[in-house]
Amino acid sequence: MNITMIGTGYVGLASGVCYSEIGHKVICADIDENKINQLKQNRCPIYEPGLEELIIKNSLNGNLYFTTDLSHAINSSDIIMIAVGTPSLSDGSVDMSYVEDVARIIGNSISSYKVIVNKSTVPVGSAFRVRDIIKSHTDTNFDVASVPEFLREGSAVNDILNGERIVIGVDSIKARKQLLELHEPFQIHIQLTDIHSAELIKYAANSFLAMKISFINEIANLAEKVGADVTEVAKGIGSDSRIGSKFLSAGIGFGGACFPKDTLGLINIAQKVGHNFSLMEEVVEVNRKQYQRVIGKLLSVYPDLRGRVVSILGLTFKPNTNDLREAPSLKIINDLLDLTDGNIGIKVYDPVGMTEAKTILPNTVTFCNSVEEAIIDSEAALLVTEWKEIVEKDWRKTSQNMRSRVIIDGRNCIKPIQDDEVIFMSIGRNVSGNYESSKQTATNLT
Ligand SMILES: NC(=O)c1ccc[n+]([C@@H]2O[C@H](COP(=O)([O-])OP(=O)(O)OC[C@H]3O[C@@H](n4cnc5c(N)ncnc54)[C@H](O)[C@@H]3O)[C@@H](O)[C@H]2O)c1
Ligand SMILES: O=c1ccn([C@@H]2O[C@H](COP(=O)(O)OP(=O)(O)O[C@H]3O[C@H](CO)[C@@H](O)[C@H](O)[C@H]3O)[C@@H](O)[C@H]2O)c(=O)[nH]1
Repeated sequence: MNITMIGTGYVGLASGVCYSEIGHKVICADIDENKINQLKQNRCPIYEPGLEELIIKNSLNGNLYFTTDLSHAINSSDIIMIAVGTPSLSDGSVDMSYVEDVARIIGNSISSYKVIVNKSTVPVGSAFRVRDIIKSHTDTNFDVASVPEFLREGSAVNDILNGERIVIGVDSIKARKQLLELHEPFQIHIQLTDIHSAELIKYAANSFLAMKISFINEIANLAEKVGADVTEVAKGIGSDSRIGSKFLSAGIGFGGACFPKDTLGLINIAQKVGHNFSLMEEVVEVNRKQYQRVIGKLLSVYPDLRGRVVSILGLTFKPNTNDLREAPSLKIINDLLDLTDGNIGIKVYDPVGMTEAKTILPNTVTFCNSVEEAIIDSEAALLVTEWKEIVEKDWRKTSQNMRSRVIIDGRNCIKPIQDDEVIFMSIGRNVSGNYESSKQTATNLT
């Protein structure tokens, strides 16, 4: 079948490429010329394992094209997918302006029947909003549908090709037939549903996972006070299949392009219909504070951080991506600068996110080329993103090059170091040097 994907970001590109991989002819269209030019040269503009190989393969076999000519792209396919951004506005509501722009372009361009699919994460009712906009610009017949995307950054290709379900929200027989034919080659369970339910499934899925993370983070915070180990608790509850072991890693909270905005989005969707979703408000509030745990631990060692040198290891919101949207690292760095009026040395390193980080972080931060370069002369190392390269270091040995061997593991990603010469802290693990007991050790260093 022929598909046009409008928006060639993390979702549009990965899903467009995967549709081509299962044999469809895909045109990926974007207004960003730079991105399209890179793609035309078979270069992947984002860091996403396995994606560039599939771009090369499917461009060469003629299944995948890239263009900035939206109108031509729209008229070349039977199915048009919208995969543009839907960021949060300052009140937590969803910025629908990019989706609405695309709907207007579609309305002004189509000259034959099309199925218009929202792949972007959009509030309930958005497919009908898109339908109304298109209708106001054309007499051509079309249908709208919702096929939300569940990929995770860093494992997008595998998530799409081997996903656990495909949700198709559709209300016309003609569109349903086409969308079933389109997705059948994936050989993944398809849930056919109505459009409103499909739209809500996406927010409910992300919000439920975010709720699991905030829950385990609160258990971690409690574990520190009662002397328990959150990783043991997570194991104990996670082996109950009704709870499940995934998304129970305590740490500094969730970031990224989705959970922060989609949890706010769900609260906003509820507010608009007069429903008070206080459970989700608490999930967001727990997450808002969670990154501050590492700063609290650092302050327990150095009550005055002015003049200190701290290294931040890992900047992206999770490993295996170059994405820094809503990354906890950025909040930690901002808070450290605020707390000290900028009078602190911050050395940063990330295996993949440095180029992006340089465009965001102030130039008073020292950008390093390796973990070793970042920690040399540091008085504390904060492990913020659990990149393999960071996790696999022998930290007892590596920390010997630090000025003071203070390691705060914000992701519980390394084995606790039990060594009199190292202050090691993590999140909710009952190891010597945790938040409470470190207060005693702290006096030796100040
Ligand atoms: N990033 C993820 O992991 C993920 C996963 C599932 C769902 N989603 C949802 O998918 C949507 C897209 O997210 P993303 O992370 O891919 O965003 P993104 O910012 O990476 O990409 C959006 C792309 O749309 C393009 N664009 C904007 N206006 C356009 C227009 N008028 N015409 C053509 N292209 C236009 C931009 O240039 C950009 O390349 C969002 O609703 C998001 O919530 C994201
Ligand atoms: O046990 C866990 C699991 C995750 N995280 C954090 O949660 C955030 C999100 O992680 P993850 O879900 O792996 O990444 P995303 O790429 O943001 O994917 C989520 O958001 C996408 C966009 O909507 C959805 O498509 C995916 O299904 C959903 O998992 C990251 O900051 C992680 O560090 C934790 O703190 N603890």
